[in-house]
Amino acid sequence: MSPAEKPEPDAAMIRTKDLVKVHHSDGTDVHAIRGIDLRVRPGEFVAVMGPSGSGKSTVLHLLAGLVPATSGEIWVRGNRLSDLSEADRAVLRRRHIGVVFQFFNLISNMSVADNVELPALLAGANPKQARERREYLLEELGLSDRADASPARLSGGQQQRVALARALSNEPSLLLADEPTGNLDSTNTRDVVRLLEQVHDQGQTILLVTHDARVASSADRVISLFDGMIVDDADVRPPTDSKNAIGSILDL
Ligand SMILES: Nc1ncnc2c1ncn2[C@@H]1O[C@H](COP(=O)(O)OP(=O)(O)OP(=O)(O)O)[C@@H](O)[C@H]1O
Repeated sequence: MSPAEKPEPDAAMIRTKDLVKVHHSDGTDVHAIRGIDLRVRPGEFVAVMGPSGSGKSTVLHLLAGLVPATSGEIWVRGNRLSDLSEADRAVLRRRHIGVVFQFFNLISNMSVADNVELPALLAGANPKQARERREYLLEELGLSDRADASPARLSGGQQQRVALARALSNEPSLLLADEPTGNLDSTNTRDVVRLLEQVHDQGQTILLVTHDARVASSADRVISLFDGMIVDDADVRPPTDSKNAIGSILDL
């Protein structure tokens, strides 16, 4: 059994200890993350907010194991990322984590449908399961009629929703999403929030970066970053049901 599959049912989904990230750029050190201690329970929906440059995207990249920490530790599903080889971190992502980046990184010579099915197939789903999952996700995001299109033919907002569908394709226990509604109008934002609430109801853990207070209001908890540090960590009252949270968006 690879370390990425080590079962630790009681572990936090995410834990960090004194996490520090210094970017080196043009001979200058940028202290992007300056000592973050974080614990996210399985099934929590956490929104990360903060001004531009406060370190939100850097945290997401660190948690996904895509960049190494300068110091401190990160555990995801009980696996200490610094103990895993690059290949094992890739296995962890492929099986258990969905990631949505600010730049969507869709594969341009594959159709929307194939882009969305690929992670499910790589995670071991059979073609029928992958197709059904893709059909469900594209339907929920209002993109069923674009399944055969090339990603290059889609608008930025459509590409963003395809990237979310792809991230959810392998039914990850952890979704890490960077501004998943950044390019969307209020109707499409509502569709995305509704889908996030569905996956949250199914028990998936979500950590998303957002500038949008309406999106954050769907979360269980809002963490505010400033200058690479957590300056606020607040439980928000969970919505009594999904309709109320969606309603608060529709009312705007
Ligand atoms: N690869 C990099 N090389 C050098 N500096 C970087 C790199 N990535 C981020 N930074 C710097 O680290 C700091 C935090 O950046 P980060 O992108 O994490 O912030 P953010 O809160 O996500 O910002 P935004 O809301 O604008 O996306 C910023 O000062 C940024 O310029």
